[in-house]
Amino acid sequence: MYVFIVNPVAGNGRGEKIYRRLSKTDYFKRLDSKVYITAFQGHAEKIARQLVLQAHTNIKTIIVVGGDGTIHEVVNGIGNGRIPIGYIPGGSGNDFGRGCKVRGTPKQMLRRIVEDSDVTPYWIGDYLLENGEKRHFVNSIGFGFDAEIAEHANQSVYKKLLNRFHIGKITYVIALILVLFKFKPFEIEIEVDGTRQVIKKCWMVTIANHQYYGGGMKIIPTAKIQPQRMPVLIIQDISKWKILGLFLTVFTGKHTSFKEVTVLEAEKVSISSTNLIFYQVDGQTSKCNTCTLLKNSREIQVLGTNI
Ligand SMILES: Nc1ncnc2c1ncn2[C@@H]1O[C@H](COP(=O)(O)OP(=O)(O)OP(=O)(O)O)[C@@H](O)[C@H]1O
Repeated sequence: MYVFIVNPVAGNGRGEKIYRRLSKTDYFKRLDSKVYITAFQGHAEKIARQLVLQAHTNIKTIIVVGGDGTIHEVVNGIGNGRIPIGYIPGGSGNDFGRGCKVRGTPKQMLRRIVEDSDVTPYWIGDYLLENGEKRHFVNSIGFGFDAEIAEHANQSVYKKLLNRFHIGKITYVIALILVLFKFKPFEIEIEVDGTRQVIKKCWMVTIANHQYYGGGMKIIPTAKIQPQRMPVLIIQDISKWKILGLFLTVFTGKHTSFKEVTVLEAEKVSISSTNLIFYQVDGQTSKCNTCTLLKNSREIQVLGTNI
């Protein structure tokens, strides 16, 4: 049986529209399927967790129709369960789809998920917060500037408006410019594979499981889907004008040649700050003082990719 988890509000209604069209196709009607429409924030995670408990009921694949926030919830809900997932982008950013090279119309994507004979292994990351909470990140986790951009975008009216006109991609560009005016660099201590350093004027630290982020920016161009090691990007001690220039080049991935940008690879990263700092995980934001990051040792299984 194919289980669909549909976020109707993803992409300002795009998730629902895609599902509605898909459900009218003969291909969909022939599938043995069950559909869950999420009704509130966190619902996709709850559904996925329950599905793992019913795994004996012959669930072939969980097919997610939504954005990065929905896929984040589903992956966290599945946890160590071994149910493969398929993804049909229906959000505004959809970076998971880009990272997994999911292509075509929703109908073509569905067909590929169902008929794919090879599962793609995908290594997610784990993050552990000071309150003991341990969760997974699917695309990326970022601290500082990028998180404040995501926070601004998520709280904004323009995100909805731009999504309505199918130009949701530029949401983060607008948020970036608005956050830039008020952002203040912060001090953090970062430990990368046992080596500690203090960064006095940190702008951001981002760890990614693939290169895409913020609706198509190539935040760490060298990042690839891989086990064990995580690419880490640090931006420090940079002027506001220069960071604007840096983000103009982020779509092409040329920003890593700026001297204020460091890209590392690590197995374990810990960050701590005496002040609360914003972090974004797969586009959803919160605040923390400390966080430890590792790759999850078990891969999730993704169907319908073009990797
Ligand atoms: N019925 C609902 N009402 C309100 N919020 C919901 C509902 N169902 C799911 N959500 C929440 O919607 C949020 C946004 O979902 P999602 O991130 O998938 O879409 P998006 O923000 O448009 O896309 P992207 O993250 O790719 O930019 C998630 O935090 C999810 O928990």
